[in-house]
Amino acid sequence: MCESRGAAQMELGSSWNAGSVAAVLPAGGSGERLGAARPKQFCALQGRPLVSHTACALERISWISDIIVVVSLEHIETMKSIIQKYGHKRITVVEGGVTRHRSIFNGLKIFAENKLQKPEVVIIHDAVRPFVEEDILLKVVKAAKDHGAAGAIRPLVSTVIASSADGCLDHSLERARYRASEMPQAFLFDIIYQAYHQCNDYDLDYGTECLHLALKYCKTKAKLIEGSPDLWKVTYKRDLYAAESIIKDNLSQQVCIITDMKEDAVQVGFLLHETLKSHIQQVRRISVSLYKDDNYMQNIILGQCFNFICIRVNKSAFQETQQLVDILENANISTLYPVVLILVHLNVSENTSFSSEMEDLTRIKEFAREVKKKNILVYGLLIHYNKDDPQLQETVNSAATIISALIKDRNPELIGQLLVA
Ligand SMILES: Nc1ccn([C@@H]2O[C@H](COP(=O)(O)OP(=O)(O)OP(=O)(O)O)[C@@H](O)[C@H]2O)c(=O)n1
Ligand SMILES: O=P(O)(O)OC[C@@H](O)[C@@H](O)[C@@H](O)CO
Repeated sequence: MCESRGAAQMELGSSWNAGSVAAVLPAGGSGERLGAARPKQFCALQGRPLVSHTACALERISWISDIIVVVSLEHIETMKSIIQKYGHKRITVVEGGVTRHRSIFNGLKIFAENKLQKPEVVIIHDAVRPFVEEDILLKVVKAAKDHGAAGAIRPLVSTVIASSADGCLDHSLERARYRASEMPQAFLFDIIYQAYHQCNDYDLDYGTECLHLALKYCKTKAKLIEGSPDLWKVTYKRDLYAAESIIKDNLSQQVCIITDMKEDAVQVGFLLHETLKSHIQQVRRISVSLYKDDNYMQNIILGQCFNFICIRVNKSAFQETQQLVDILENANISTLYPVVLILVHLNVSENTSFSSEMEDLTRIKEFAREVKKKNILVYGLLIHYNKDDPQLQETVNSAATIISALIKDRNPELIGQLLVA
């Protein structure tokens, strides 16, 4: 599922073993400010709950041994079904508390009560911050080993001001001297657990800063690490839209063009390959004979390609397309994110009546409805092709623009539609 990477483990040095780092993801809130029908951590982004995206980001890190997701009692079964549906491997669900600090404390207790191996370092990361990369996690963990605590920070966007009792400006802070405290944060386990253990009820109920608890109760001054702009927290509805756009953008970076062996398809495949390079970061082209080679396909799929274009000349190509669907389904690639599959049909044959051609193509609607159940979004694109046509490149440019729009938009409402380049 969320395949893990071990590169950074080398960087951590030989003294570091996989059991030394765990993560606690507080996910027990109600998401009032976002105002959705369900808590924001369970709202879907590209069809998958937000908390699953964040859990995936942590599961990609091979040196994190356990991931504790802390949810409210009423959502424990929801979280367990998410774990099962999306194949999360290293997650333990723990019941949350009435405040974020109480939820985090509950997450830490599972280690203190020896229900899981106590880590040397524990990462604390809000479950509603889905864009977290290995480099910042590595930095805060290494800094926590040296300083006892560490946290990601970002420059302030707005100036901080204090108001007087009558609601007027009392004073403002010099913005350049302050930073916004973000996540991830990391702590030597004993320090943060002791801090929570000694924490008074006021701090547990009204506090918002774990780094402050380490300072106040354990005299530990956290190391502050500049983080990337992607560390922001989903708080309001606009944040959910922004997160969805970022995920779609990430999914649209690669496309694989598959052509059958006919000369016309190969030529259009070549032209599309060259033209799409100005729209999409990585464009691969393979022949249909190769995609039956599981290893080759696995490499493409494991290379995180979620977009496929099948260029077909003959009408009976649905069987070949079904084979690709079967390969994608067997590789589980569409479990995590919707896969876009664009069937490009070259209507080259002069001797087939247009009506019988169109009759066959309208089967795409039924086919698309069928494979949508596998989280594969199928679209049709008709290219009127004549290799001697002086306008051919213009037609291919139009096809590339349509293909790029379909890949970037990933709109489930348009599946089964037949567009014309
Ligand atoms: N009792 C709580 C409250 C919050 N959180 C978690 O802490 C993270 C950051 O908190 P916040 O953004 O404030 O989430 P909510 O409290 O759900 O949001 P709101 O204040 O809008 O209700 C979220 O992942 C949230 O689920 C938690 O685990 N337990
Ligand atoms: O107050 P909220 O629960 O929205 O946010 C909790 C934390 O994410 C927030 O306090 C950061 O500044 C990190 O400590």
